[in-house]
Amino acid sequence: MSSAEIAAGTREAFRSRAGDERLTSPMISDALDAIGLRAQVVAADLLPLLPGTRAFGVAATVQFAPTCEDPDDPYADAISFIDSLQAGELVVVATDNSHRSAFWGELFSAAALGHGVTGVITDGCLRDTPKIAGLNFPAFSRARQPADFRARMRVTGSRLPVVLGGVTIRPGDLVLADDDGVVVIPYDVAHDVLDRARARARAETTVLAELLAGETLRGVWDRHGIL
Ligand SMILES: O=C([O-])CC(=O)C(=O)O
Ligand SMILES: [Mg+2]
Repeated sequence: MSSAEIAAGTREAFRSRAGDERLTSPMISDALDAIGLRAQVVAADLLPLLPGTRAFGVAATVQFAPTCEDPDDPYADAISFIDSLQAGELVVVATDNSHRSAFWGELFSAAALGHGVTGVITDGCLRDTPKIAGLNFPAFSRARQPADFRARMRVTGSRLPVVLGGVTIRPGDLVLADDDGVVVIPYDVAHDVLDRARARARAETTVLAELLAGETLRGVWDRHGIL
């Protein structure tokens, strides 16, 4: 299957699973652990622009690398990538932890919002951050800085596997980012992981109520096996 077909498949699965707002990155991480995928949490310290931000979508990946060239149409590759974005996708900007420039700002966010994109994560820098926050566009990054990427960094590939914080993210994988961090669900286990995480969310509601009612952790753990 091509990456475009995979991405289309997971976009469809994601749409039919609207209402997953209860799911958090810890629940997804636990569900991945349960099937032996114990290294799906992005190690880079990506923080949301606004605390409480949550983004969940199908990975649309783009890779940047350093350059000194300044072509006539310096934003061509970034523009075609952003114009290709579809509803339900979440942009993954991989930069190899570069601070050389920003890679995403207010206008890219506006274009992404116009396409129904659910957010952006990057191991690099954002700029225009108060304006991105003003648009309520979910954005997670390692850092911020004002310099534009023209003649500093260039797109070297899009909709290809990238590595972010030690995790390989393939087009079509699901990504959930929240205040605790970013977790990546490989597309071929997405149904199973979401089902497990949902079951976990339901069980956690019960466990929480029992603890608040004064039950012991030991009793609750022995009964539900959840912490
Ligand atoms: O050129 C950039 O780095 C992106 C930018 O400012 C924007 O999206 O508004
Ligand atoms: Mg800008």
